[in-house]
Amino acid sequence: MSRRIEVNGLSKDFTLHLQGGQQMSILSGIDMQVDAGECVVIHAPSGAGKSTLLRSLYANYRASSGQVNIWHDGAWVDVQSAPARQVLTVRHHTLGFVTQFLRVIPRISTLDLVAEPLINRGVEKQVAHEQAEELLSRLRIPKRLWHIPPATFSGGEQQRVNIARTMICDYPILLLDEPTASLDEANRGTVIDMINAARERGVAVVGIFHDEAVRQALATRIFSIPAAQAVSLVAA
Ligand SMILES: Nc1ncnc2c1ncn2[C@@H]1O[C@H](COP(=O)(O)OP(=O)(O)OP(=O)(O)O)[C@@H](O)[C@H]1O
Repeated sequence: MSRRIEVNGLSKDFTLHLQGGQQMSILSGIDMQVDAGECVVIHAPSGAGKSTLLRSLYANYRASSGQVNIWHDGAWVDVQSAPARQVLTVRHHTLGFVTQFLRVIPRISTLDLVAEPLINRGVEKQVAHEQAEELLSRLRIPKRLWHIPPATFSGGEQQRVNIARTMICDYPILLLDEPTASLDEANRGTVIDMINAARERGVAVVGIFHDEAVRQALATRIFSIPAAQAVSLVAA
């Protein structure tokens, strides 16, 4: 199998500025490898650092030490030390990230928002819109909502728009932070099918899923944040 993610010795401390600069150690010395066609589920108690780890894979968080190597365009890129421009290129082509919350852009319709990542890749507007419509239908977003911005949508509707916006690009790596948290059973089933289909095509998936049934349906492997990682305060 081809390796897609290689994490070496990743540590993350947060500085608590309101506590006199005290340091809180969340992750320490994490090693993790993910291959194409795997769905690795990060599983640990609440507050143990699951989202912190996922955000570090996307370089949203700057690690205190360690590497996050992403297989991008035929070579390894350590997104923790790469220049910001290169990180953006890696995200644009290689890393899809679904968070629980949609970043709404004022006045942009749902259809345009979902089609946008494809259009940015040079796909013709009409083709991108057709694919966006297909995904929105599959995710049961009613047609009457397609031409208005999703700012006023329900939590579950926004979450599905967010999923469509990521799934429209065939990213080789998907990072998923609770993508099914606000969904009803039918939509949860659709999203599970989409993620499994992506994995079977060879996408490397890393996700956080609190729901045991969702974990069972998706995980090819569980990654536990080691017990020794229990959150600890370190002297400033
Ligand atoms: N930007 C930040 N600044 C300071 N502390 C942070 C920051 N982000 C996360 N933390 C702290 O790091 C710890 C781990 O948070 P994280 O969100 O990664 O946990 P989690 O395992 O995903 O939790 P949950 O399952 O409840 O979502 C928490 O104690 C949190 O308060």
